[in-house]
Amino acid sequence: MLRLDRVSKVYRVGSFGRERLHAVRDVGFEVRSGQVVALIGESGSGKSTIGKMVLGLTSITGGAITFEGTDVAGLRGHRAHKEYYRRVQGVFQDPFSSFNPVFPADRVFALIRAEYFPEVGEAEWRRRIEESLRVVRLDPAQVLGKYPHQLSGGQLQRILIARALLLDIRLLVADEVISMLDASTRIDVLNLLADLKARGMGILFVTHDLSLGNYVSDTAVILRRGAIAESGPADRVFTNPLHPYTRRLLSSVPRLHRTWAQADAELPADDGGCPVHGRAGAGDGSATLVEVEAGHFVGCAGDGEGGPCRPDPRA
Ligand SMILES: Nc1ncnc2c1ncn2[C@@H]1O[C@H](COP(=O)(O)OP(=O)(O)OP(=O)(O)O)[C@@H](O)[C@H]1O
Repeated sequence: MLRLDRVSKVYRVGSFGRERLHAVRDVGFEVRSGQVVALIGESGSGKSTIGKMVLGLTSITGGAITFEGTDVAGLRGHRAHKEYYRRVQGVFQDPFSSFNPVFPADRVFALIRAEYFPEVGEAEWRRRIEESLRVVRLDPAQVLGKYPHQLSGGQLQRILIARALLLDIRLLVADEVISMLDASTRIDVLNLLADLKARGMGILFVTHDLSLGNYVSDTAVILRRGAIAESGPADRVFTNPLHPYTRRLLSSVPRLHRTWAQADAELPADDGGCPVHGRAGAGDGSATLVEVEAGHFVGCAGDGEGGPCRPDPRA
């Protein structure tokens, strides 16, 4: 359904945009129907940039993103974008920023109707809204007509997902959708994502939290400095993490019986050495991915020029 092939993004930064920041490097993965792909990495690893490129909110510098055969970078004009957003929608970290505090929260539904369904009558539209709200486990009587400040972050997040469901969406980009929610609401929203997946939706689940990635995802893509450090079936990546960076992320998942210092002491240093070949590499994230078991890929440290790491001359 969604396919990324060697996707890169370079931002121009600094005064007059003279410097370049390589935010995403040669990233490739697929999201299939009824599948959750978790894109996991620490702050600045390039996760949101990938989500924005998939949503056509920022341009691609290299590679290609295709959705059901359509080249996303090639979308031109209002009509083409409108059709794309009928099938692909994003939900973001801060639900409050998606609502205008001056209007009731359900105005987001009216905007969808005006854009996509002007021909649908009042009673039928109301029926569709109520159905979408029930799918996201909200009681229409409790949320319709309420202002954003009268609703919780979790309710607003679910209203945004209900809005997406009014369209015929096939892919949801969920970017840190649970980061701002309290623990019990997080589980509700994660269960909702599992429901949507069961209905055949593809979900790109962007998170910095490896434990949450584990809860819902079929495939895990671990991003480090814009490049894939490790990817594969989520259960393999989480039970058999091979890249030191993945191990570090896993160790930062709080566990009651271990202190942070203990967790850190147990880890091999992430010194840029190659986790595949065990020898020194440039360690700059210019890795080529090596398949270490079926579908499980780990980034070789690379030579800094796009090739595999070189044998350590001292060895
Ligand atoms: N519009 C922009 N212009 C210039 N640099 C940017 C822009 N957006 C992001 N960056 C930079 O690109 C890199 C990747 O940012 P991105 O937001 O994709 O990371 P992230 O993994 O989603 O982090 P976070 O979880 O903090 O949002 C960072 O170094 C960031 O500063």
